[in-house]
Amino acid sequence: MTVTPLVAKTCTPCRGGIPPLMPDEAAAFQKQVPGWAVEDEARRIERTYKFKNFAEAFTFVRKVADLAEAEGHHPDVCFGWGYATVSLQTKKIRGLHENDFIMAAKIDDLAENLSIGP
Ligand SMILES: C[C@H](O)[C@H](O)[C@H]1CNC2=NC(N)=NC(=O)C2=N1
Repeated sequence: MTVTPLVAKTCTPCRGGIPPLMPDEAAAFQKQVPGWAVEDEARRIERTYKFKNFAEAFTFVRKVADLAEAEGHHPDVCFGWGYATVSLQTKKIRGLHENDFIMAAKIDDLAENLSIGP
């Protein structure tokens, strides 16, 4: 069986009325994005990225925003001088969905391929 890496997938439209991932399912997805931490009893994932200064953090945040618009799945982002903290949850189900892990993988890819960093 071939497994498609998360980074190669596309977010599916978010809908309510489905159960969020169970903690063990979230833990299995998390292994594919080891830089991310599962928080709030598996209702959210979070990662902090470091940058050289405020401008580079903001450049990253803008690229994350473009990616979110393209995928139709939107993280909460908090940023300041030298850092950006990205938090993902599927709001409609107040918990985690595969979409959150797809976005996490794509954001990691974006961060790795930026010619900026700490
Ligand atoms: C119509 C559209 O798919 C929804 O409103 C999307 C937009 N982006 C979203 N992003 C996140 N993180 N959770 C959602 O439930 C969500 N819903």
